Amino acid sequence: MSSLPTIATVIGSGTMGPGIAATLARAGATVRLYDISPDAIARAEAAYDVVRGVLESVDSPSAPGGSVSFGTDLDAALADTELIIEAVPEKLELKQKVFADLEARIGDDVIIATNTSGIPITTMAESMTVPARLIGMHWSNPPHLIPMIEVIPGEKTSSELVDQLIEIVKAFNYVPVLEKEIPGFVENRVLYAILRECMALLEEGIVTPEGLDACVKWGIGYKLSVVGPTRLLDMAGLDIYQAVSGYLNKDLDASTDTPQFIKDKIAAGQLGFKTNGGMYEYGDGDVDAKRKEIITGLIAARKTLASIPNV
Ligand SMILES: NC(=O)c1ccc[n+]([C@@H]2O[C@H](COP(=O)([O-])OP(=O)(O)OC[C@H]3O[C@@H](n4cnc5c(N)ncnc54)[C@H](O)[C@@H]3O)[C@@H](O)[C@H]2O)c1
Ligand SMILES: Cc1ncc(CO)c(C(=O)O)c1O
Repeated sequence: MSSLPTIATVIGSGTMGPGIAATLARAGATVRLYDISPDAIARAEAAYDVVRGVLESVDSPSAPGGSVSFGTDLDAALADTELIIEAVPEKLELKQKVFADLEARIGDDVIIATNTSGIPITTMAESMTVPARLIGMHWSNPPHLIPMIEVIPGEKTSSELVDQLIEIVKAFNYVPVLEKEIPGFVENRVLYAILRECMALLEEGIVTPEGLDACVKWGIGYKLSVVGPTRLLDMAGLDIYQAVSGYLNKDLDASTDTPQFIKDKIAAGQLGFKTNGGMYEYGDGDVDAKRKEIITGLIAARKTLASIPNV
C-alpha cells in the first residue's frame, strides 16, 4: 500500500463516521461507510453533504479519485479494503464482536484501526486471531476539522503497522501523535482532568456555567491553542509553576466518580444537544444555531492557526 490506502472502510456511521470517511475521501481514497442500521446510513448521507461543504471552505482542493459510498452490506463494504476504521459505540464487548465478524471476512494483511476514546488496545485485541493488525487511531470530534490523530499501539501491534499508520495520517495532512498505551490516551486524560475540576467548581457554586466557559475559553483555551502546555511552562517560568503547584495541587478536585449533579441531569433525560438541554437549555432552533456557530468558529480558528508559526 502507498501511504494512503486506495480503498478504506469505516465501520459505524454515527457522530464520527461521516467526518472520518470524508477526510480520507478528500485525500483521494475510495471509502465505504458501513453501518448495521439503515436509519444511521440515511442520517450519515445527510451529514456527509454538510461535512463536504465544511471541507470545501477549510481545506486545500480535494485530491482526484476520492469518493464515499454508504451501505449496510458488510461484505460489499470490505471487498478489497486495505484499512478498516472501527467507529461503533464505546463498548468493549461490542467492539470485540465486530472485530471477530471482520476477521472472519478479511485477509490477514488488512489493518484494523479503532477509534476508541480510551479502551486499551491490548484488551480489545485479546480475542482477535491476528492481534498484530489492531491499532488505536483516535480522532477528535469533529473529525473532519481537528487535524490531529493519536496513534496507539497495543502490546501485540506490529511495529511496521505503527510506522504505516503514521504515514497514512500524514498522507491526509493530519498530525499523528504516537503514544504509549494508557486508559483514555493522552487527549482524553488531559480533557478529563480539566472537566473534573470544572464540574467541581460548578457543583460548589464557585462560578456560573457562563463564567466558567468564558474563563476557560479565553484564559486557557485561547492561549493553549497557540502554545502547548510544555512551552507554556517555559513562558510562565518553572519557578512560578513550583510555587503555585506546591499549594494548589493538593486542593484540586480528586474525585473518582462522575459528579452527582451530572448523574441527576442524565436521569432527568438532559444529555445536551441531543435532548435540547444539558448544561444549558435550548429552545426551538437553538441547537442547530449553536452547532453552526461552533463549526464556523472552528473553521476560522483552524485557518488562523494554520497561518501562524507552530511555537
Ligand atoms: N463522539 C465523539 O465525540 C467521539 C470522539 C472521538 C472518538 N469517539 C469514539 O468513536 C466511536 C464511535 O463514536 P460515535 O460518537 O461516532 O458513536 P455513535 O453512537 O454516534 O455511532 C456509532 C454507530 O455505530 C453503529 N453500530 C452499532 N453497532 C454496530 C455494528 N455491529 N456494526 C456496524 N455499526 C454499528 C450505530 O448504528 C451507530 O450509527 C466510539 O468508540 C467513541 O468513543 C467518539
Ligand atoms: C467530553 C468528550 N469525551 C470524549 C471525546 C472523544 O474521545 C470528546 C471529543 O470531543 O472528542 C469529548 O468532548
